[in-house]
Amino acid sequence: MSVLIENLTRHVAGGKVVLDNVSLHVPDGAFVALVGPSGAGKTTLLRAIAGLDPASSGHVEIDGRAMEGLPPRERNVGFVFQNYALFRHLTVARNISFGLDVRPRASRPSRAEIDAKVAELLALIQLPDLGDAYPQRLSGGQRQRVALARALATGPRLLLLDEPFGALDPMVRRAVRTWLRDLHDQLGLTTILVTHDQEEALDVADRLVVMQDGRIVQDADGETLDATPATPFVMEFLGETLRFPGVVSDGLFIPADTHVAPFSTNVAEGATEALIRPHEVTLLTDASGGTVKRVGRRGPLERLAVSLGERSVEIERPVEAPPSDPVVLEIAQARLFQNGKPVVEGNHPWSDAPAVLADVVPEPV
Ligand SMILES: Nc1ncnc2c1ncn2[C@@H]1O[C@H](COP(=O)(O)OP(=O)(O)OP(=O)(O)O)[C@@H](O)[C@H]1O
Repeated sequence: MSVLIENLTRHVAGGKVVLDNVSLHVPDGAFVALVGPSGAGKTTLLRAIAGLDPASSGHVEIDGRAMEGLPPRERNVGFVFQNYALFRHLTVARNISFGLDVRPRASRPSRAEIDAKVAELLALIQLPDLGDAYPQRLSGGQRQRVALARALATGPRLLLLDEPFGALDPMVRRAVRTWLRDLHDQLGLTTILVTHDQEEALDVADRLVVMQDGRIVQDADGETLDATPATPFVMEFLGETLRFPGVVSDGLFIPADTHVAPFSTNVAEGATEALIRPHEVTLLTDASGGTVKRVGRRGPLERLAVSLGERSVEIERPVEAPPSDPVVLEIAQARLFQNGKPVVEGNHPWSDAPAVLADVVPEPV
């Protein structure tokens, strides 16, 4: 089921805008993650799609059908929330069939049909023998799978998930999300997942919709977000980032920090900021450089603190022989921003840049 959102705005009491002219298209079969800091409007957007909260203006379509005025139960969506508690007094099977059991008699399937559906869903969530168990007996991961089965019982093709794995420990969380992605593919669902965890989003979704202050700031796959983030915020939100202020002059980015090598670029002259991931920085031995020391290790990567005079930054690289002073940082892979906007003209200036020009490394001051 496809979802089309056009110019959706929601004001709440006091005039605060919690969704600000949001437009989004989720094609049939897509798996999209809504990410962003707390208060960005992710839950509000999900609830607007489900029909749980009215929008102040704008338009929502599911599968080409306008949703205005349609109550949640008529939207044919399944949703699971973080604290989606199972009913303690009902067995797993009755928890799963709840949405069918409460239907009016005329539209309710027969008992045999409901039991067959429950058996099918128990098999799907890989808990075939736990239908008669009560929720207290289940682990957190098992409960979450039951909550998903419950959401799927009424046969929705659109699944809305709001931090469904928040309460799970990291190992179980990873297993459940892999399972969820398989389930999405197997059932041909369309899934919109809200998560705080960008790693989770990158792992499981085809596309990430990054929200900030009620707006969508970027909507792209992980690779595009990493290569061409729309704002410094997007780059920082998606992972550890080093920021180097500087200026572009005569086709060179000249960093403000000492011990950072300039690099060539074709972007316009003027104040420019270079943002880069710690593992993309390389070190050049140079007499004008700063000191470096190993400060930690993360799996196959080591962390090195490099002194830039006024400040020190930490970079990552594969574990190698101990670095020797003095070093200069080479940051030609950085993404460049001017006035908070990315400066990408046609191709990416950083990937086109020739190797750092060692001969233009400024003399230490
Ligand atoms: N009914 C409401 N009345 C007042 N403020 C609201 C209402 N609903 C949402 N908000 C506010 O709107 C903003 C967005 O909330 P929302 O829950 O959508 O954010 P979120 O991105 O899902 O955050 P989190 O990741 O913390 O769940 C928040 O500042 C929240 O306090």
